[in-house]
Amino acid sequence: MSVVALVPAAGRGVRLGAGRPKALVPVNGESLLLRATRGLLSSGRVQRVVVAAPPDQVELVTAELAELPAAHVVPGGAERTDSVRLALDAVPELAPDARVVLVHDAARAFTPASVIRGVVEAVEDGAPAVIPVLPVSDTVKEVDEAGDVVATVDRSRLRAVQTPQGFAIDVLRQAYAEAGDIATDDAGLVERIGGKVRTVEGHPDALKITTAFDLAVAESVLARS
Ligand SMILES: Nc1ccn([C@@H]2O[C@H](COP(=O)(O)OP(=O)(O)OP(=O)(O)O)[C@@H](O)[C@H]2O)c(=O)n1
Ligand SMILES: C[C@](O)(CO)[C@H](O)COP(=O)(O)O
Repeated sequence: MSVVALVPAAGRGVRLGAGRPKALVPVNGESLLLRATRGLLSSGRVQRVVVAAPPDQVELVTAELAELPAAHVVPGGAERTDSVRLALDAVPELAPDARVVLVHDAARAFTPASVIRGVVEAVEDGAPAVIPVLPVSDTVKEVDEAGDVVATVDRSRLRAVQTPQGFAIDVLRQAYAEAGDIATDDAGLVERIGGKVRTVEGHPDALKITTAFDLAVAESVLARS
């Protein structure tokens, strides 16, 4: 089955505060976006990548990915879901034979190939939507507006969610058409239309680089490999 990956990379990286879009921040001389895109293609399971770039930096992002001819760049939007929607809209033209679609944060640049393959295989196995997850290791509390604890949540059934998230392409299209922009991840939109979402094992290296601390962790991931 032909697989296309959408890479939302149009965020500003405010929490990282690097003075440029987070996707273009280098780790050991290579940007998060180049690493994330190359990782998808070198998994051997992804044939095309559609990257959503900050609308005013499409040329710069295109140049950044020049070594990867299977990657195409489109302007992203104001929110992550807008960027994913714009990339998904470009699929009929850029990857017309795609039957499986992955959505993968540029910010999760060190995701192992095993996670990417596991997600694709689960979709090929018939799951309409697939997410990589990790168990939650902290105790989790629910609090009220004042910050006082309301309850201790049973963490044995909680999972932290990563990307890439994988979908039968018609399912993601239907979710984006019907669910509105009310979820913080793409599988959340599938849940909103009553779709089933399967989990597969994630990996600590697939962390989302959000803050300067995360960037330091990513550098140590790279030093280890
Ligand atoms: N309008 C947006 C916002 C986010 N993203 C992308 O969605 C992924 C996850 O978003 P996040 O980590 O929150 O990135 P930023 O929005 O850049 O971070 P911040 O909120 O700190 O500005 C990133 O690859 C980011 O580039 C996007 O494509 N379009
Ligand atoms: C999609 C995601 O990476 C799954 O954990 C996450 O929800 C993105 O969240 P953000 O608010 O864009 O940082």
